[in-house]
Amino acid sequence: MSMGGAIATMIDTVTGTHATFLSGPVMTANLNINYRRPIPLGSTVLLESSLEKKEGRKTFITCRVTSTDGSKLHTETSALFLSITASHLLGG
Ligand SMILES: CCCCCCCC/C=C\CCCCCCCC(=O)SCCNC(=O)CCNC(=O)[C@H](O)C(C)(C)COP(=O)(O)OP(=O)(O)OC[C@H]1O[C@@H](n2cnc3c(N)ncnc32)[C@H](O)[C@@H]1OP(=O)(O)O
Repeated sequence: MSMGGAIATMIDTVTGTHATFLSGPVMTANLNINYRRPIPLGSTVLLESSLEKKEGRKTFITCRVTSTDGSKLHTETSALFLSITASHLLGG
C-alpha cells in the first residue's frame, strides 16, 4: 500500500507542473485530497490533471489518480496555486 504522503507528492508535482505551464511561477496554497481506494505497492497508476479555472493570481486544478485502464478511482484532488514573484521566494 502506498503512503498517503507519497501519493500527495505525486499529485503536488503533477498539478504544480501543470499550473506552472499555465501560469508561470506558482506555489501550492491548498491541496485537498480524497483517498478513495488504496494504491497497491508496485502498481502503475494514471494521473490526470485538469484546469478548473483561473481567477487573477489563482489557478485551480483538479486531479484524478486511477488505475491505468481508468476503471479504479484511487484519489480525487482539488488544488489551488497562487502566482508568485521572485521576491516572494526570497522572503520579500
Ligand atoms: C522540458 C522540461 C520541462 C520541465 C518543466 C518544469 C516546469 C515545472 C517546474 C516546476 C514544477 C514543480 C512543481 C512543484 C509544485 C510544488 C509547489 C509547492 O509545493 S510550493 C511549497 C508548498 N507551498 C507553500 O509553502 C506555500 C506557503 N504559502 C505562501 O507562501 C503564501 O500563503 C501564498 C504564496 C500561497 C499566498 O500568499 P500571498 O501573500 O501571495 O497571497 P494572499 O494575499 O495570502 O492570498 C491571495 C488570494 O488567495 C487566497 N488564498 C490564499 N491562500 C489560500 C488558501 N490556502 N485557500 C484558499 N484561498 C487562499 C486569498 O484569500 C486571496 O484571495 P483574494 O485575492 O482575497 O480573493
